[in-house]
Amino acid sequence: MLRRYILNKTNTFINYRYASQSMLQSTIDDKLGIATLVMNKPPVNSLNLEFLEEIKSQLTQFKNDKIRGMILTSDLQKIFCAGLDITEFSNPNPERLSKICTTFQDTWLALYLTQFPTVAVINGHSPAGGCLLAMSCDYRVMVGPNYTIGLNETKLGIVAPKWFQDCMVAVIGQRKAEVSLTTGKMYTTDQALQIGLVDESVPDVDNAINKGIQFLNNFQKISPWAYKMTKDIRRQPTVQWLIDNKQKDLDFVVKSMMSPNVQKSIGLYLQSLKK
Ligand SMILES: CCCCCCCC/C=C\C=C\CC(=O)SCCNC(=O)CCNC(=O)[C@H](O)C(C)(C)COP(=O)(O)OP(=O)(O)OC[C@H]1O[C@@H](n2cnc3c(N)ncnc32)[C@H](O)[C@@H]1OP(=O)(O)O
Repeated sequence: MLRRYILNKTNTFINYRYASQSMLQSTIDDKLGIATLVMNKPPVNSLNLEFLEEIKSQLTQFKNDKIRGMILTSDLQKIFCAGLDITEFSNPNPERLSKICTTFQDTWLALYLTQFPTVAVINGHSPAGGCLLAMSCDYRVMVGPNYTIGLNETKLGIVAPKWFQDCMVAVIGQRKAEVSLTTGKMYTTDQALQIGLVDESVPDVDNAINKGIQFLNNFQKISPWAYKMTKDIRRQPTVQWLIDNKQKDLDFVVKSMMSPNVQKSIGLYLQSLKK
């Protein structure tokens, strides 16, 4: 649906290709140089290993395509992204768990440090890893008023890795992030706007895409080099810990995920979702 809207709107896409397995659809508007990356993994765009690998590889492709901007959004009704695939946490295979963790680290670094500006059009619920994807973009437009966004990891009985937390601090500041993270709070669109977790709230997805394009148009007269250098300087403090501590982060995740207490919490959370 969203895909059709975007295509009708510009009519100028030269490049409309499906990534493998169609979990992701990418389009590039040749005239504006703007790419749209649409997540389409029903029922909730949960991030498993294969989906993360696709996102990472599409970001590399966009880099090679030398696009001037990207909109990240979802083709699903009511869901932007439900975060990591929780079934991957339940009685995990340590080898696969390590691979997911490493792929997620790399996907985040690739998204957080893109050489082109990015906008998340949050057209549905966006908990945990979904919120992280949105926070990693340069700008967030959220459709309201009925969706929610936040880092709710404590509600699952797990700990958001330091880089999730630092990313939130970079967006909403230390104090608000601390309260938000420890309570695992999910914010409505209006609340998210109020605390600065999103930049704009709009009533529908058409408006959201327009706002995203408007934001990206700001960069038409900005040198890509000046943009990228400025972004790197701003974002370097947030990424440096992970770059220096990938193995330590991985060890922490694997160790904590395998602990009986965490497994019990995850089991209960999964059951509550099924209900
Ligand atoms: C694997 C290790 C990787 C290590 C990587 C780094 C380490 C990071 C460490 C921790 C970080 C964690 C970050 C996360 O992202 S944890 C995930 C947190 N996500 C959630 O809490 C979302 C839970 N889901 C919901 O709140 C709702 O489902 C919602 C998204 C609001 C949609 O609601 P609704 O439209 O009512 O749909 P349903 O609830 O009925 O869901 C439909 C089916 O989808 C299943 N589901 C939902 N979310 C997930 C998910 N995140 N993963 C897997 N499956 C999910 C749900 O159970 C329903 O399934 P079924 O139809 O079979 O009942």
